[in-house]
Amino acid sequence: MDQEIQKPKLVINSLYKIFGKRPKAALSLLEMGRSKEEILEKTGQTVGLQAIDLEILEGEIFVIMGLSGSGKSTLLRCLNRLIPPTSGKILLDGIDIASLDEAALREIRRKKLGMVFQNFALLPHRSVVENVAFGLEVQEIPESERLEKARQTLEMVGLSGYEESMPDQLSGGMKQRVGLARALASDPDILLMDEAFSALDPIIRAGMQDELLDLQNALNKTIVFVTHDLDEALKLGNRIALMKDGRIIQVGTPEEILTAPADAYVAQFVAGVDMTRVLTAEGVMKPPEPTVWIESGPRVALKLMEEHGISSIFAVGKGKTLKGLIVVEDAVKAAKEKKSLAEILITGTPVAAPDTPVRDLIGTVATSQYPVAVVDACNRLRGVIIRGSLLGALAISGAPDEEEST
Ligand SMILES: Nc1ncnc2c1ncn2[C@@H]1O[C@H](COP(=O)(O)OP(=O)(O)OP(=O)(O)O)[C@@H](O)[C@H]1O
Repeated sequence: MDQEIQKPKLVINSLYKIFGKRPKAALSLLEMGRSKEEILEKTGQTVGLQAIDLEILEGEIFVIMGLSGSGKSTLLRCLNRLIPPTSGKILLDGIDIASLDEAALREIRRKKLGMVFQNFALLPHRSVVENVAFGLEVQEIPESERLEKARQTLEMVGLSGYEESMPDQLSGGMKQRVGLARALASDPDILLMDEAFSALDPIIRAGMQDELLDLQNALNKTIVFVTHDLDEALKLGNRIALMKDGRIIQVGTPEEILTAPADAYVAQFVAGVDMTRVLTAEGVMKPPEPTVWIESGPRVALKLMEEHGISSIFAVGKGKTLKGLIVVEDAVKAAKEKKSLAEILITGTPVAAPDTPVRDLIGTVATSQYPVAVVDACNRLRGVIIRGSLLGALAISGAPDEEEST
């Protein structure tokens, strides 16, 4: 993800959900440090969520992941109060959803929140376009306007031409596109997606994931996506929260979760992931130090290389823009022959964007005699990848500590 500063869209403070009629009894046992199982046994109450503190940022895809029963759906459904929390705050743009009256809640649900369900939840006796327009109908938007909006949204999800079809004439993937279109039709700020692709065949599912990423590039919504599937979480999430027993064990980018698991549970959860698919150039690069200013002389370059024990150095211009590479032999010659750095600059050495997956870099790094420069869209040098650091990063992330994993 780009390093731009994003503001929180949803802030969750100290959120608890106890299922059952005696939540207080359960809460006080929780405070005493009792486990979910003990509390169920003693009080008959089920701990759905405990002590959830989270910030979900504007424009991110935030994935909630965990095994069955870990509390993912409960957390998601608390966000639009399909499940009323027992205590705590859920601030959407500063407004506490947990304490809204019914009318205000309805208003926020209509305008700011869209939800996509695993089982599609389409109205069987309405056509595709009517299903998509349904949310707008509830908002009392005139018929012609809502049908027009529904058609546009259907086009966005690739379903033009199916407006008049009935849900049972569609495949699973198409049904879920309708579900997505219905959620998007009212242009909500936040999309809540509960195992939205889990009922689909693997190939259709992968296609829907790609489309969601494309749509997100265009729409820039805040998306909260629940899944029990690690691959899906790693593919979709800008950040991921891993849940267990109603708690959040770790929140981080896919790379953070993979390379710095918070505990043995997370390490075990992510063991076996193909790191080259998930790690990016940015995650394995070294800081671009030292570099040499393009207008300085070969002796400066030589001194820097000697001090750092390196045999080549990137030359940069204003704003750290990449100019090219200087190698030690050329610099030695240039110093003797009084040549400038510009005259011995090697250009066209391999470069990579920060978000390039490591999988796409391994070949280049293995075969190039030069380091790979990681540059941003403005050609600024952000980092350097050499064979050793790449292999090192893969080795570390692939093999969590003995102690941690026991
Ligand atoms: N309506 C309910 N009444 C009682 N307990 C519930 C209720 N809904 C959920 N729970 C319990 O709360 C805990 C969290 O459930 P939740 O459905 O949020 O988990 P999940 O991670 O979404 O699992 P799954 O992937 O199986 O849906 C579980 O122990 C579950 O049994």
